[in-house]
Amino acid sequence: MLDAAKSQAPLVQVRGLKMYFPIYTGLMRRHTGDVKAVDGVSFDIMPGETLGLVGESGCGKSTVGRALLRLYEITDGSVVINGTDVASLGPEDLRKARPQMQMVFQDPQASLNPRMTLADIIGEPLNEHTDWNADRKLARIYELMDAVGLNRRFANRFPHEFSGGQRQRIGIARALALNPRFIVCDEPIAALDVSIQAQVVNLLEDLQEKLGLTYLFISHDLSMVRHIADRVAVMYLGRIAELSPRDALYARPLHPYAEALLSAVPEPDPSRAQTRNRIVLQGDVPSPANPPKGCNFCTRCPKVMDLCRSVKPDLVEVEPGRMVACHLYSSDSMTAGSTGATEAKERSQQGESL
Ligand SMILES: Nc1ncnc2c1ncn2[C@@H]1O[C@H](COP(=O)(O)OP(=O)(O)OP(=O)(O)O)[C@@H](O)[C@H]1O
Repeated sequence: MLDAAKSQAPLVQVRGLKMYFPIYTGLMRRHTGDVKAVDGVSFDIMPGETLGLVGESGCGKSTVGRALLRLYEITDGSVVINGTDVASLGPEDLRKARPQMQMVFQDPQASLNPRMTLADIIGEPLNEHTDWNADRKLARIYELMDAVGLNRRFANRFPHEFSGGQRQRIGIARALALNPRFIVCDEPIAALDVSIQAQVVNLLEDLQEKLGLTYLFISHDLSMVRHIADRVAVMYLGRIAELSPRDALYARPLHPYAEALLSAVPEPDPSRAQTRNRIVLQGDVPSPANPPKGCNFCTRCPKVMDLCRSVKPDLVEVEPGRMVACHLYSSDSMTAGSTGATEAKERSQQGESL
């Protein structure tokens, strides 16, 4: 993260974000329920910061990213990006706000029009949002190609003539065309060969440093997130379970779900590898159309308490900079004298893993 950013106001502020997809059934297509893909998510991202967003498939990561950029009509909550509440913008204001916020998609093949040349693809946002003449546009296209490491000779080639890594570079150049401040990177390396994943991540990091970009980096690759993110939000069934600085989270996850998820990550330090036990969760993730009444993780949590089955925990700061949504850390369960809560508090104070 840029040092100057640490004292600034957040570039992205998300509060109580909900994104429900309606379920219609029967011949009359009656509205019978909702898929609660995102169900009350709040976080900030500081300028120049990378927030990693991790969690199992279907937990709502992509929906958060898309809702932030208003690719969906948000069900509830606020999303303020660079001072603009994007959740409430009308169509014209939204169009004007678009250059500020862009997305890099998972599948570069699917997100590039096969009938357009590389120059047309990268220049498309310039056509939509500027009235520049052809020379000025071409100069900008070349500048962007240089920035992402694509040879200018390739400007008139088509997407199928490029490798997966090069196609992702085209997607990144297009996302950068209008000088955005905030980019949602939605699994940007998942479709690439392992050998090129690091190159694309390094490119994203270089561009961040040069251009002062702010990223939401969505990924199920916990090792890559460990490499790129400053802080990491762990999602489970539409909600954030834990949001912590990267090093603190990987060294000592506080939420039982974060602990289980991270127990599967290979430990790069061999001296610590022996101390980490793999935690295998029992049962399946409940349907987001019918989440549990209490904590969303209560049906699978190895440390579940009575309170967890009836009350949803809020995301609260339990240590400086560490936010956790778990009754093990809430004052309610502490005053109830629960053994689990007391144990959690003691261990947390001793700096141990739960
Ligand atoms: N347009 C939609 N209509 C209905 N349900 C949807 C829609 N988009 C997503 N969902 C549902 O919302 C939930 C969250 O999906 P989402 O794609 O955000 O998860 P994810 O964590 O990004 O998963 P993955 O890592 O597999 O991409 C899933 O249950 C999914 O089926």
